[in-house]
Amino acid sequence: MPPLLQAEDLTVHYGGAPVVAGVSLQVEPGRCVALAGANGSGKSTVLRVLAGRQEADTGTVLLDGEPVRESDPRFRRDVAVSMDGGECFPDLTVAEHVRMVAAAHGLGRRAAEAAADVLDHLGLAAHHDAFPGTLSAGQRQALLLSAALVRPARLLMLDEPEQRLDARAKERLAAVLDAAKRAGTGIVLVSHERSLVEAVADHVVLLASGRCVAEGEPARVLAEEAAPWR
Ligand SMILES: Nc1ncnc2c1ncn2[C@@H]1O[C@H](COP(=O)(O)OP(=O)(O)OP(=O)(O)O)[C@@H](O)[C@H]1O
Repeated sequence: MPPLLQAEDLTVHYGGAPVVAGVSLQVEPGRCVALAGANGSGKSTVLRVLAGRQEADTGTVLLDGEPVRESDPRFRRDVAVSMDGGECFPDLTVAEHVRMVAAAHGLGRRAAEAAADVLDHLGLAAHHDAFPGTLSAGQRQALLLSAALVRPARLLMLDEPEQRLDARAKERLAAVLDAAKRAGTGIVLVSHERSLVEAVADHVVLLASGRCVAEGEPARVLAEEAAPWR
């Protein structure tokens, strides 16, 4: 069986020196791979390539052994992505927005319950009927995450999901991601939050200037010189 996600030897240039150079990783069901590294080390670029949103100059990305295309219905069914720039419908309530995403991904009659569940888990229990324009930045981030997490997915790709979340919301997020893993979902996590990486990641890929400088078990890799939290 091929891995759920396999990326080999990814390289990306924006003109001059590569911003991603020779990065490889693989994700198995129920496992979380975290991409760590300082600002500008290439984490988001790798994630965009993995998500099919950006072409690499060299290298391959395979989902179940087949090339990834974001427009491919199989990719949209199996992969939930949360990156910067997510939008909410301004005239739908928080619950309506998440319910609609759940329904669009085939949850049918279970959409309302699933939406309520994920919103409660991410700390939005008191905001089901609010409109996105009235939410704080952290609550809005929790809403965007809820929309990514409500739908069934075999693979989650999350770029700094902890952004703007307070300490309790970060703990709730770690619990939700842990539950997703236990249900068999693979996760690629880009994060600047050491506690989140330690709580959820099984394997860390540490980038510096676009290159993998260390990888493996989180405690060991996070002690490396290039680790942002060292
Ligand atoms: N569209 C672009 N055009 C030119 N250079 C870019 C572009 N996008 C990213 N870069 C450069 O690529 C490098 C890697 O950026 P990337 O956003 O992948 O880093 P990152 O590790 O996710 O950083 P951060 O932790 O700050 O989010 C940076 O030097 C950045 O300036």
